[in-house]
Amino acid sequence: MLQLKNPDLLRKQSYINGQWVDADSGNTLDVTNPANGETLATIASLGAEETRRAIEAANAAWPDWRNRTVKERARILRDWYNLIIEHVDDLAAILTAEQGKPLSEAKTEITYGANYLEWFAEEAKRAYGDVIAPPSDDKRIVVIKQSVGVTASITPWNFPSAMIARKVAPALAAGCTFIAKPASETPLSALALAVLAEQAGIPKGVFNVVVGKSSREIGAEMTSNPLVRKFTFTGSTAVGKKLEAQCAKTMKKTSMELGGNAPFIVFDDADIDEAVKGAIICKYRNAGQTCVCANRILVQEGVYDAFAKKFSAAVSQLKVGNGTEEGTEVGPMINPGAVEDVKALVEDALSKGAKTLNDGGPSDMGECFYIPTVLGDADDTMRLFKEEIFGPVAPLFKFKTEEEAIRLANDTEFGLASYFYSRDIGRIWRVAEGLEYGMVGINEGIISNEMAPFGGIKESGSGREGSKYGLSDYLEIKYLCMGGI
Ligand SMILES: NC(=O)C1=CN([C@@H]2O[C@H](COP(=O)(O)OP(=O)(O)OC[C@H]3O[C@@H](n4cnc5c(N)ncnc54)[C@H](OP(=O)(O)O)[C@@H]3O)[C@@H](O)[C@H]2O)C=CC1
Ligand SMILES: O=C(O)[C@H](O)CS(=O)(=O)O
Repeated sequence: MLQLKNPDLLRKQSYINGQWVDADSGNTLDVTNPANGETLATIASLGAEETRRAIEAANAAWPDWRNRTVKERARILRDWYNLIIEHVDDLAAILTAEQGKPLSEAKTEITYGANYLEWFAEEAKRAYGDVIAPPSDDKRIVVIKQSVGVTASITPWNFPSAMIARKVAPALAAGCTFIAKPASETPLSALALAVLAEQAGIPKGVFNVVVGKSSREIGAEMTSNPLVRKFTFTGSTAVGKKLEAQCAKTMKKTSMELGGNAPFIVFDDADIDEAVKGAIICKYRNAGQTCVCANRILVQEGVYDAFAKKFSAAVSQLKVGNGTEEGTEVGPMINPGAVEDVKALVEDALSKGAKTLNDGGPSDMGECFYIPTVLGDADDTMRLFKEEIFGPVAPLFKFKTEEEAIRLANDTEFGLASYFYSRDIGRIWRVAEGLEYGMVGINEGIISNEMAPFGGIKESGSGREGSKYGLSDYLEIKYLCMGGI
């Protein structure tokens, strides 16, 4: 069982209007540890009716929250940030238990998410308006910014804490109120955030967490209720499209952080050792279960053999195990189905001519474990060229020219993250400008931070999270025209 310094962080009820509540129906769901199948907790599983009440509570809390000074909202967000940092060990233990990632990665995620609270507590003070030169001398034109309003959010299991923090931070900073629906496989981290939100003094109704296995039912209420002015989603493109369409009926403001198919390009002028290090962390972080993981590793033919040899050797050194064990670098995948999906992608690639370059594959450590795998001789006829692997498998593709690398990289409906290694300044500018992606890592495999605009183009979604751009998703622009001057 989970050993916490502060057991109060482990909650089995949802949090609505400042109250910890069970499901009206009495329904529950089990939260299991992917490393060993152990049931961590049996918690309340809510539905549409409770979601409607959470939305109404958020709407009732909105006038007071939006009318607080931005300094007061910033202070409360800063207090929440401080409490999260103070409890990072317990929050990481909960996260690793329910999601599987190594404790070191869980601590990084908790801090990464909290950093958005710190960032937007400050950014909100810079939500500047405008005074515009009037078209005639009897008029004065002013632009002000105001909070969008009640915001509903649905987030995935792979970053069960940071994906909520990355959304609630700008929302509350801007004066919006918020309802979070975490993935039903990893709800405990969200509930722990609510415990600390309460302690930080976030008023009742401003931040709500609704947990339920009937995500379709909860999502239907969130996307159809006219009191919800903004809907923000992180998850698969397939689900994002459905939710976007559902939001259209009431013209909600939306932001969508969806799937990816990241190219990781190694040119012949790259520092190969640096490229190997970058590819390892970019591919195998969170056992490859991130939307910005390297999905296709494209290597120029002149350095292909050298890179393949060094990369495969490094992958074979990765320590796989329970995320709580010291030194574990790759934990279990989220569930047995995810392992089956990865196995199918590998089998398809092997059937079309790919070769395994190390002794990766399914593991006898448990039904959610998959040993990090490198596939050589991959090509664009294979499913994993077009599909998001979302697991610890790295296919290597060989290319000849810079133009071919850019063409292959852009041959996808996704456009979230991309990466390349080169030390030629002309090539760096040409390739960075030629890649059709929202984000480009250059000689770098980890690019996510609160100061940068995280987001994609094409079918990877819309909107940006973090940076100075992230606040605008939660603000409305209002134009005031004064006549008779
Ligand atoms: N762009 C980004 O920043 C990120 C993108 N992703 C993408 O998400 C995928 C993996 O995450 P995964 O959780 O499997 O993604 P899903 O899209 O399946 O689920 C994401 C969230 O949506 C909920 N959900 C699923 N179906 C519906 C529905 N019909 N109506 C309302 N809510 C629904 C899930 O709830 P429940 O699980 O309880 O059913 C979960 O909370 C990958 O494609 C990955 O690329 C993931 C993280 C970040
Ligand atoms: O959910 C994800 O994949 C995250 O967005 C990846 S990151 O922000 O932690 O890089």
